[in-house]
Amino acid sequence: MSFTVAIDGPAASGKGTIGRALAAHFGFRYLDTGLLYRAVGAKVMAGADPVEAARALVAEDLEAEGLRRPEVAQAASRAAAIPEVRAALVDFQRAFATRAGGAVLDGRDIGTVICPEAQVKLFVTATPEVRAERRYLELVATGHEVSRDEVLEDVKARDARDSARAAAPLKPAEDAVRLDTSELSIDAALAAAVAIVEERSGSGG
Ligand SMILES: Nc1ncnc2c1ncn2[C@@H]1O[C@H](COP(=O)(O)OP(=O)(O)O)[C@@H](O)[C@H]1O
Ligand SMILES: Nc1ccn([C@@H]2O[C@H](COP(=O)(O)OP(=O)(O)O)[C@@H](O)[C@H]2O)c(=O)n1
Repeated sequence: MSFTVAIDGPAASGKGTIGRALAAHFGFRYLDTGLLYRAVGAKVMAGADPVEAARALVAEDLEAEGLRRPEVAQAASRAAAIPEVRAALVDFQRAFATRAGGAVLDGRDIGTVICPEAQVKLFVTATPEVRAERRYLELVATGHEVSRDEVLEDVKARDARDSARAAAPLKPAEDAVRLDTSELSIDAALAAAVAIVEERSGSGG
């Protein structure tokens, strides 16, 4: 039987950090679905049609250079509002989620659209300022030349667009557990997430 953990939330809220660590802790596979949209965004920036780019996406595209850049994130968010782009990426995500063994997927619509049957749904948040500061530090540490203002703008603009779109908008599933990491260390956030998964899976002590 497959066991799925769905993690959604706004930009740089800590979804990937929690998702990766949960997967390592429980021995599950992990998929950062934002990378699919970032890969489409990068192709659009290079001149491709967004729908054709999404339909033609292959695994190597997820390893392309520069997918973490704020410009690519913006292009991803614009492409992600197009229903045909989203539709082209559904089968891959569902197949990943439902193979035998456990899976953790993070994104914007995992608990609402991709895996509405997921056993555990987390909606990870933090204030925009906290998220932007964390992403700024991460981008600078990985050699990107960005300003704090630019990163805060990116975070706010994407959250607004991702929440307002008609197609699979960013929003918590009704049965999602909310986790605000604004005042939590990474270790504390992870401990809270592990406890939620253990409770839902019945594997906890
Ligand atoms: N609770 C936390 N406290 C401090 N930094 C965090 C916390 N959670 C995540 N981070 C850092 O914030 C940045 C964004 O986290 P990430 O997991 O990539 O977010 P998302 O996947 O939601 O975009 C990363 O540099 C990560 O190390
Ligand atoms: N499941 C998903 C994942 C990402 N996305 C889009 O892709 C963009 C980049 O996602 P991401 O998860 O890599 O962004 P961060 O939270 O890491 O900044 C988002 O702003 C969304 O527009 C989406 O629409 N649905």
